[in-house]
Amino acid sequence: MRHAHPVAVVRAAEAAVMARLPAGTLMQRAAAALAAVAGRLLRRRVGRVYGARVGILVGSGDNGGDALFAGARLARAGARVVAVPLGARVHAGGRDALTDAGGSFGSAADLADVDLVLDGIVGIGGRPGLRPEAVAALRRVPADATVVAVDVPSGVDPDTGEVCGTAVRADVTVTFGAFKPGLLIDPGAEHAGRIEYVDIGLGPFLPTPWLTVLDDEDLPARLPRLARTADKYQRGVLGVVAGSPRYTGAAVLTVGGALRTGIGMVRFVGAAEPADRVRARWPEAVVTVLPDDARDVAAAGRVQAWVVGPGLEPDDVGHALVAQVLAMPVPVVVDAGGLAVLAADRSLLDGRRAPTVLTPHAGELARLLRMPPGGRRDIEEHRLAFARRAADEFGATVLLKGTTTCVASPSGLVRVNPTGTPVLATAGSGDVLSGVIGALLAGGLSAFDAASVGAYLHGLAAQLVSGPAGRPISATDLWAALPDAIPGRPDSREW
Ligand SMILES: NC(=O)C1=CN([C@@H]2O[C@H](COP(=O)(O)OP(=O)(O)OC[C@H]3O[C@@H](n4cnc5c(N)ncnc54)[C@H](O)[C@@H]3O)[C@@H](O)[C@H]2O)[C@H](O)CC1
Ligand SMILES: [K+]
Repeated sequence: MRHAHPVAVVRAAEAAVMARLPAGTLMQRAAAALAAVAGRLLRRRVGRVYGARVGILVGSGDNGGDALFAGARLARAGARVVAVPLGARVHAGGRDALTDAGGSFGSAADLADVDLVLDGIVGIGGRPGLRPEAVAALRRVPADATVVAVDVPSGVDPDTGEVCGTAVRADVTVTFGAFKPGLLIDPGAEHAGRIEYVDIGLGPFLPTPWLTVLDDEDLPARLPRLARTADKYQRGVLGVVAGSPRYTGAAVLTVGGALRTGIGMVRFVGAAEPADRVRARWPEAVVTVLPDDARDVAAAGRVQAWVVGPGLEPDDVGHALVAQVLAMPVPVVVDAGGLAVLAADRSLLDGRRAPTVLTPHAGELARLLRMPPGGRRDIEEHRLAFARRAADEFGATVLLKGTTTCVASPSGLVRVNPTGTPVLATAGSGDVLSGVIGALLAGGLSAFDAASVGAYLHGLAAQLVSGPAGRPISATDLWAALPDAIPGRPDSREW
């Protein structure tokens, strides 16, 4: 599992380590690793370091210092290194090291033919927005040069991933001591390119992280256990309240998402029209048709978790359905029309003790939070902060969908999903996701694990079916791919 720490935490750990080490040790560790990555990229690009042309964009802080010391190492290996100072001063030790190693200082015009650029404009000490001279220098970087960001791409807010104006777009970001949240969340993640993490010894001084990213190897232990003796009820039963005469497909998609994730049973509860469609497509689902007034959802039978909302209309019937489901003492996923009902009547969450997962996109969250017009954009630009705020305000796990899906728990933890792909931006894909999360909840996962593992599997399924070329997919394609996205579970080996 990867984890990230905000700047204030990194600074504190850095101070603790530096107090125990000779001055400059951390910068030398950072510079050595940075030079090694740059050297590798140069060998791949031009076959060697000797004679390769390297430009360095140098701001006035220690980020520039890292870049200058790395440049000195490359110059000693024979690279032709030119540094372009962009601030009022440059790191004195770094400046001397570079010139001693045979590197030079020049102007932005000297960047015209470089093979590789080190972006040492600003790191974790940057204020939002790059200064005009930095923006002008970036324009002189050849379009085909390899760009290596030092610690963070300059212009990206390291704590949030926000970009204000121009920011460096890196091929590789070499980050020191800890991942910064802004490297993992768009738009920052997109600007960072591939991330190379360098351990400079901060580990023992970093607290338990609140922001994590699941990796493939984290999944098996986090999936529901499939005990040898389990019957379908012990494995988990999910109730699905979805679809309306107008949106029948959502019901079919949600049930399919749950079934293909692996579950003991799905009970579908809804109006006659979606119920018929569900029965026809998924004979394995147990279907209950509700009367027109939508009374008595609970009579459908016992379940371990519910999904409510995909394809529901936020009318009186929709309200009655959401109210009944949220009144039950089991975990609930609320999506789509269910979120619209909640936005109009937040009191439906009052008194709820069982876990709740809300799965809004930015527009839905803006309505839930009752934000003024423009709220959606605000959320898209500050995804991390809004996901955490909503989780806190609703006392629910909030999965904020979007270019980097963020899952926030009411206790302040966040998982950023690494498997998202733009091919998932297609109608019905969210309905499948709510079924996946519902199945994991019914299988006994915590709300935070169910939402974050669900998002991971959903993204992975999309990647599997769309392939490396990113072939277009539709939501129903996810059904077939989901079982392949789910890794073997360690507890199932006895089979
Ligand atoms: N964290 C660690 O353990 C280590 C960090 N290292 C590197 O040091 C930087 C942080 O250095 P710092 O001097 O504190 O700040 P910066 O260099 O990021 O920037 C401050 C510098 O830049 C000027 N400035 C601020 N904002 C802007 C802007 N928008 N445009 C232009 N210039 C700006 C400001 O005036 C300051 O002078 C960290 O990222 C690592 O790269 C260590 O070397 C290793 C240990
Ligand atoms: K930088």
